[in-house]
Amino acid sequence: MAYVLGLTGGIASGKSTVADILRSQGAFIIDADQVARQVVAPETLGLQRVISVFGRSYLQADGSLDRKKLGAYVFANKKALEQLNMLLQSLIQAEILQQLQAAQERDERLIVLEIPLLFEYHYEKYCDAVLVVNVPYEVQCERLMQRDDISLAAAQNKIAQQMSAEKRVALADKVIDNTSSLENMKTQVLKYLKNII
Ligand SMILES: CC(C)(COP(=O)(O)OP(=O)(O)OC[C@H]1O[C@@H](n2cnc3c(N)ncnc32)[C@H](O)[C@@H]1O)[C@@H](O)C(=O)NCCC(=O)NCCS
Ligand SMILES: Nc1ncnc2c1ncn2[C@@H]1O[C@H](COP(=O)(O)OP(=O)(O)OP(=O)(O)O)[C@@H](O)[C@H]1O
Repeated sequence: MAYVLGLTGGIASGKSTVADILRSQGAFIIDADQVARQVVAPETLGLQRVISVFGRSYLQADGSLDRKKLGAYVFANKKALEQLNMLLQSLIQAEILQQLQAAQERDERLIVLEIPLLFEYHYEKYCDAVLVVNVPYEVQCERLMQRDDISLAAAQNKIAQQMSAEKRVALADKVIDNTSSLENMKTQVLKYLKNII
């Protein structure tokens, strides 16, 4: 039977980087950010829903969603983000659960659910354990500003839209501290993996 490992953490904490390590060890990754893109691809119900609420100005010339523009709006506007969540979370969840079932039927040994909002939407109930990637607030701001080329204020806004790190860490089965080098983080991940499979 597959082991289902939840993987979460604040924005730019290093979830995808940890997922890459797990993938290199044979894990099958279900990536919620990727699913969130899939459900608003051109000609989907998700895109129709988003445009009917937020308007056609969030479409690019080729008919795809202008994610940068929508992100700038919703991450600075709590009500709008809640509205977007209401439109998309059920579609995202249905696709994640379908991918999970398919992976279980394929008899994957280790399935990773990489989900930023894992605890907010209670995906822990599908997991045997949940790994939380954590970094101090200053490091998180710094990495987010660098990766997305955004201002400190924009980075702080995005972080403020998510569950606090303290709360997330309290809910974790295991915390990976990603403050220092990638090498150090990898050592923690591999050690943990040895214990679970
Ligand atoms: C607002 C959108 C269009 C911005 O797109 P963009 O390509 O710039 O960012 P991307 O999707 O890659 O997300 C980057 C990170 O932002 C954070 N984030 C994304 N959505 C949310 C959200 N609803 N609440 C809190 N944080 C979020 C996550 O840490 C995520 O890893 C997009 O994030 C979106 O559609 N979000 C709603 C869907 C969702 O909840 N996605 C998260 C997967 S559960
Ligand atoms: N130990 C580390 N040292 C330095 N940089 C790191 C380290 N781990 C990750 N990074 C960098 O930090 C940034 C954020 O990492 P990553 O994209 O994996 O985070 P994430 O949690 O998946 O983000 P998101 O929530 O937006 O999906 C990336 O630019 C990544 O290369």
